[in-house]
Amino acid sequence: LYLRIRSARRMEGIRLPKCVPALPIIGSLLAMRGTPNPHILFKDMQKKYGELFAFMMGSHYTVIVNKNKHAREVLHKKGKIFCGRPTTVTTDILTREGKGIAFSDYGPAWRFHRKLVHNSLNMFGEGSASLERIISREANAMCETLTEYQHISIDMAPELTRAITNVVCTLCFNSSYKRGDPEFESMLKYSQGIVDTVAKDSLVDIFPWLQLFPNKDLQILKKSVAERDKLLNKKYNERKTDFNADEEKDLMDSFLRAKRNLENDDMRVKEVGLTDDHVLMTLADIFGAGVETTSTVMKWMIAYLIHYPEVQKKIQEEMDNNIGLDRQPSLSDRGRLPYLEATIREVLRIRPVTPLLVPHVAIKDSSIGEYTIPKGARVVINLWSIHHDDNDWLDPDKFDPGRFLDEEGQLILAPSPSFLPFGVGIRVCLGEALAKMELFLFMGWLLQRFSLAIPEGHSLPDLQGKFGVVLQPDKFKVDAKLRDIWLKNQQDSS
Ligand code: HEM
Repeated sequence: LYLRIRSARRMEGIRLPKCVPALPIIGSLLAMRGTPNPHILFKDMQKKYGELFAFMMGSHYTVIVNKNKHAREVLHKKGKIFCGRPTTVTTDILTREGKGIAFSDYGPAWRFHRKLVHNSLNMFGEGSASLERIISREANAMCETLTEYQHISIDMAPELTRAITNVVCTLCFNSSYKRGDPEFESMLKYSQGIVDTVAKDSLVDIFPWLQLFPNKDLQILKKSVAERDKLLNKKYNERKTDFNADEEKDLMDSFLRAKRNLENDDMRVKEVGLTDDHVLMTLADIFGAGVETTSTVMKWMIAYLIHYPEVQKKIQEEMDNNIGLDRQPSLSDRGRLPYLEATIREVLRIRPVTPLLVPHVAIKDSSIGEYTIPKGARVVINLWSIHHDDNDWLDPDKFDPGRFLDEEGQLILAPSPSFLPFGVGIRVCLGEALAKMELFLFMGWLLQRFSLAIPEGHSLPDLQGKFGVVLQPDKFKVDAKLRDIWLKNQQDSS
């Protein structure tokens, strides 16, 4: 790739993106010195290098996209060209060499697994165990636990994660966890180990040879992945023994059925990746992509509601007026709660949990805007720049749910085209619909009953975030107290 770029530079009529100065071996990394937040650095670099520029991640030629028009060209218009994924040391450990969906390269196995999961998620929408029922059951359990804790200040993160984990567990394995379950505790621990160490542009991903040397992060990652695999293997083996082909309860059954359908077609099994290894990695992927993202958005939302009590109050007024206190919110209330919906969107905008999306790779020579992009180039979409672009958003750093509402207070689906929290195109998030349902129901149930505030003597949660495979807020404690109006209603009705 490097030689092709060098010769392209000399060719007439070819215009490559301006490249951040690079040295042999380390590439442009000096420019990243001392910054924990590459998304912010890349946004600022536009001033010097233009809205689309190249950055050498070690020896990897990487194009950084900061504008919505270019992002849509990459993801949508030329989605079939920019649909590859890079291989990196940490994601290879996580996915047994690129199996699963999110970090898997474009090809028949990716397509087959994506389609199978998509169909399986749809099945829940119509089937008897509807997604709404599963989510509401977990929202209820979460509210009961928080009621027990209402007189002490707590870190809500484990409860949020447990609720979301249980939804994903039900979809994958038809099982869920009670509070304090040791298996759940170990899951929390290994997930954190993975989040802390995978795909955060760590040096070993840029210089793979560094894995030859002792490396603390890699050790944590390998240990976390081994724990994850032990648990997945146990669940998978149990299911294989009592699999019933007439009953499709969850994603695991969908895979076992697909395997059975292709039992005598070794060629096809190989082509679409239906070995046990592949199936396990896709299940792991749904966990990885489905839990950390959604629970992190909820953490951000709570952090913002504590900073902006007036927004919290407005959501609660909207709920009191449109739903009341005698029943819980349901998905059919979405049209009745535009301010809640707008607040969720504003959180997704101002703190995108994947500020650099997942990197894409050009699988053919192509172009973005007037620039030539060679095959093999990595393309990073800087969602942070797009969601904070002051040409597209008025006062983009301001938290303002009202920007998603029209004059009548009704929801505007896309007040600006520069809103892509789930990506777009053939690699668009597979769980977008599910995540939106979860965010609406969990936040709705929570705010109907509780008011959230910062405990006395504590400082407000930090809103900058820690960059990694997701952009996470720092831990913070909350006083989650049942609302007076909720308590009164309960007393009146008992
Ligand atoms: C609020 C929560 C979520 C957000 C903000 C989010 C966002 C994203 C984004 C930005 C991408 C990358 C798109 C790209 O590479 O162009 C992605 C990919 C993906 N997401 Fe989500 N996601 C969320 C929840 C979920 C859930 C609940 C699931 C599964 C149940 C899920 C499954 C996936 C998968 C499998 C991919 C990889 C798609 C592919 O490479 O083909 N996500 N998500």
